[in-house]
Amino acid sequence: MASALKNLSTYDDSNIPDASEMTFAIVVADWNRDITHALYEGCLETLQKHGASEEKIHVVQVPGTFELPAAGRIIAGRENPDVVICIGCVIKGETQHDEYINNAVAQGLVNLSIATGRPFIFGVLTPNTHQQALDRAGGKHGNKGVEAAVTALRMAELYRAKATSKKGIGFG
Ligand SMILES: Nc1c(NC[C@H](O)[C@H](O)[C@H](O)CO)[nH]c(=O)[nH]c1=O
Ligand SMILES: CC(=O)[C@@H](O)COP(=O)(O)O
Repeated sequence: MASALKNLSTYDDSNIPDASEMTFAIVVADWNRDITHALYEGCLETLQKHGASEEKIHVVQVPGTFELPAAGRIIAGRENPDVVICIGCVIKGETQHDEYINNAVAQGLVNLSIATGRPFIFGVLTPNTHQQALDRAGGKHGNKGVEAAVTALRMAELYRAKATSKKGIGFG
């Protein structure tokens, strides 16, 4: 559903778990810093709203969105978080460079999630224009960083349950 039809910041908080025991890693791209910083703020505020403690949120910055998967893998090995949130914004230019970045990062994060069993969250905007990015970084369509945090909270709960349950999550 397009962001224009479903605000990125609205969610049913009745099924959001308590985050007080969870550990998070957040990787933030420097490119389009005005956008990625707004996404990061929305993400951080949402995690803390649901109980996440500051000392259990590990944050690193990388040059661009293309670096998110590699940095996510590094910080996952270093801090052993329950979930890794990757934040970036790739604005379309004159060439197809944005498509190569976006496709590589999306596939890279999926591959990491499946290969490691640890959730890597795709908190990346892929707009055609800067205005579309602003609209999704706290503007009229909400904040993608809030959506990424809500996704992270629910996936961290699943990850922690898998880590503690004897039978796994039921998919073998
Ligand atoms: N044009 C954007 C980039 N480009 C840089 C790449 O992400 C990468 O850092 C470079 O290719 C070196 O590996 N990055 C963004 O995050 N957003 C853009 O709009
Ligand atoms: C998505 C990008 O890397 C962007 O800066 C590339 O712009 P262009 O396609 O005009 O070279």
